[in-house]
Amino acid sequence: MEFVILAVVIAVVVLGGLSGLVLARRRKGHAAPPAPKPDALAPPAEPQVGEDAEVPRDTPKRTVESVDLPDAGTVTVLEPEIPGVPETLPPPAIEVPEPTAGRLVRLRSRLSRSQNTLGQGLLSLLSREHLDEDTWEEIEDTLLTADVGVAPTQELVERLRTRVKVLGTRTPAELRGLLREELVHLIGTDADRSLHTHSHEERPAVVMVVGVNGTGKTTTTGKLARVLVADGRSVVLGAADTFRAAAADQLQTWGERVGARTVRGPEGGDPASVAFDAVKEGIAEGADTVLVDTAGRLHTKTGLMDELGKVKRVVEKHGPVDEVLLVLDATTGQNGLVQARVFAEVVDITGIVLTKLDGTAKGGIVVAVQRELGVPVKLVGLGEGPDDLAPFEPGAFVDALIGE
Ligand SMILES: Nc1nc2c(ncn2[C@@H]2O[C@H](COP(=O)(O)OP(=O)(O)OP(=O)(O)O)[C@@H](O)[C@H]2O)c(=O)[nH]1
Repeated sequence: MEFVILAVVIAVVVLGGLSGLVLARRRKGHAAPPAPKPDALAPPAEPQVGEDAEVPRDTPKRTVESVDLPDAGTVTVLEPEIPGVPETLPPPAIEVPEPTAGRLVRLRSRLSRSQNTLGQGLLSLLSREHLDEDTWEEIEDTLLTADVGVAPTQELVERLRTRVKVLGTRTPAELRGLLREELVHLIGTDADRSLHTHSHEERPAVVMVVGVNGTGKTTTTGKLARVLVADGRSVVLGAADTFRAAAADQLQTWGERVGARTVRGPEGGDPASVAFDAVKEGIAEGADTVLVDTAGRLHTKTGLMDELGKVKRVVEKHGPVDEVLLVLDATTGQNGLVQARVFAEVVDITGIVLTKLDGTAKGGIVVAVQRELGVPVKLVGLGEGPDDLAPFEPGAFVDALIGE
């Protein structure tokens, strides 16, 4: 009996102890979680509410030992980095332009449109067995469509008719030779097509580039600088097209590529004074040639006359202008001839630059524009590439048109 009483007492004591433990644990479970240690390096948090205010259990805690502190002796100050801007700009590389000799031959494939329409068109018509009136009319139409112009077309047809009659039977090679001779004759081989860009004793040669905006005037001035540099000259550029701000930037970029300085003035400033300063700079630098790009607004003819005339007069205080090159867009056809007339009234044009001949089938404009102005085509533009400006050579041009 005593044993039973002892067992009950032990059981009560054990149960009591266990229930006390459970209660204590339950009380602990309801206690507020310990406040998270403030993390000194974390960004200041937005005030949060409810469950959001709790720190997630898996948040890693940084201890003092795990934070790397900079070594006092090795602290470096980082410059703020501006995206896309390199720390130092490399100096622009000076390019070596392609040699100018033989450029037209190298670029002859660019004349493919004129070749198909004018050159091949004429050859196939002349190869017909019977050259009757209708065929001669077709030959005339082909020349007119290619913008050769009425009078030169009639001349050419007349001469061809006579020579074909004399020749009698014709082989393709003979016909090709005949056509080549007559086209070269029409374009003319006597004219002086050289550019007067050699310096004088104490001053550089001065070349003014004139033409309507959009004809490729600024581009041509830049390409011409490359032509001259390729031929060993030193060049200064004058951005006298102060009418369009971007034109001066465009010209300067062209110049920088070949190491030529560009003289420019404020936007809307006096073009004549920029041109004057450019020549002054050319004299100071001992440059061979100064190229002056001018503005070409045609909508006020009187304004244009006044401005261009003034630029020329002011530049001539340093000495005569050596070349006035008129830039014409070959794709504009008759419109180009009208422009040519207007410019010729303002300044004495000494040479024509026909641009965009790569984009037209109307290569005959070379003949028409020379006749219109009585001055030779000296350069032709055959593409948008920097070295796509070629000295004009009648023989190479005709060969490109009719194929060799
Ligand atoms: N296909 C082709 N494009 C050319 C040629 N010459 C110039 N261009 C293009 O013609 C466009 C007009 O050239 P610009 O030099 O800006 O014309 P601009 O006459 O100076 O005009 P402004 O600067 O407004 O006075 C440019 O996109 C040139 O790349 C060429 O021979 N062939």
